[in-house]
Amino acid sequence: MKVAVVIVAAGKGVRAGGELPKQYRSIVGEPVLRRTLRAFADHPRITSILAVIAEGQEDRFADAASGLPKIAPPVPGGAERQASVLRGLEALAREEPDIVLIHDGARPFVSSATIDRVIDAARRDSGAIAALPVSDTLKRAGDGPVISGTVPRDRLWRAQTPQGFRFEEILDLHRQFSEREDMTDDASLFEAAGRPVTLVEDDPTNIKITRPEDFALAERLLESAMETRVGQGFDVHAFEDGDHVTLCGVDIPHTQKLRGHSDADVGMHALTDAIYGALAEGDIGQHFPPSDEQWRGAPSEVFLRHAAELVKKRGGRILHTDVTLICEAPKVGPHREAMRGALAEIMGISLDRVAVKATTTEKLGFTGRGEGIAAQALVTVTLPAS
Ligand SMILES: Nc1ccn([C@@H]2O[C@H](COP(=O)(O)OP(=O)(O)OP(=O)(O)O)[C@@H](O)[C@H]2O)c(=O)n1
Ligand SMILES: C[C@](O)(CO)[C@H](O)COP(=O)(O)O
Repeated sequence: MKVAVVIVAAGKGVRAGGELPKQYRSIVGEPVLRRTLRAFADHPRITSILAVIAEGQEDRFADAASGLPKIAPPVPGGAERQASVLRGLEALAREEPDIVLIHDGARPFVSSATIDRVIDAARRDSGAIAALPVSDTLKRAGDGPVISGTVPRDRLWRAQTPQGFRFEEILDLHRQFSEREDMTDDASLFEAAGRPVTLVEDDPTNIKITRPEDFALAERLLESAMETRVGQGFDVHAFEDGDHVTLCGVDIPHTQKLRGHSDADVGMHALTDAIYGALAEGDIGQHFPPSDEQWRGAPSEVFLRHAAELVKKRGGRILHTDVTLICEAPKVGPHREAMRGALAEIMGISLDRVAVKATTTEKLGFTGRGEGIAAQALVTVTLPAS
């Protein structure tokens, strides 16, 4: 069975304010729209995802969708949500999906369970929407903010998305009602045609980012669903004849160099291992075996970038890193800021989250005798709680 998704993301986000349309603004380091797309990209029953976006937002969309599977090239939206949905459905027509889910790009917290329930009900009943029973007492206002009456809440539900339908039926109705453009959701078209639509109970966290304060609420929701992990790494490289060492991405003239299969950047290796450790994803030797000739002389930023990318792919974020270089020479102090800058750039985090320190071992042990350099690193990472 083919289950396609139309993600409508062509709105201006006027009520949310801000310089960027709300779907491209970040919540805890990641654009709203990327979170929405990933919820469907990760779902095993979804076969394809088509986004409807505003003209001129192609680059922002490409960033938001980068690396995610099943995503088709986006199509341009219309003036109202309804028009955007129609354009998305028309673009899917050649694919002939059995079921289509229509979802707001501005609802990044849709759960896998809600997606499943809407698919099941749409297959069975031909139209189904995620919704929440109203639990507050409802008041109708008069001309000003004064109550003119109480609306019985019995049998009232708040419509959310995804809304799922047999594809041919909803496409046909959107074509029929394309002149109206006054329908704020897709179930309204089924209702106007006298067709039943099943209400599927949703999760209250499936909020639509609509007003400025919704960003703070979204951050709180997300943070409560994250866990913090600490990783640690340690590495040593011996000196051999040479004229410079590479430490935390910075070349430093020296009377010797560090021996290694790659560029032997001992600080970056410790940091990379700390990240793999926080993810429980093995170690640097497992991802980049020293027996593999392609890594001979490789710049270690390749390894660090890979580890940082893994954090991103798991929906996480590097909160802070702390590297300690242990050597008698060269002096690290004059290069500390350059090292911090290089590490921050590679990991895609801000400078104030990156520490580089140095110490000697008071001429004791192998580092004290100047036989090599050791490094240790700590990292804290937040990840979606497992
Ligand atoms: N012409 C439009 C209008 C809205 N949407 C999308 O429909 C969803 C729900 O709409 P809403 O929350 O009202 O978003 P905006 O129209 O962007 O918000 P506003 O009304 O505050 O401008 C959003 O994901 C929005 O991007 C769309 O694709 N095309
Ligand atoms: C479709 C919808 O999300 C259902 O709640 C909503 O109606 C769309 O947003 P809008 O603010 O009504 O455009």
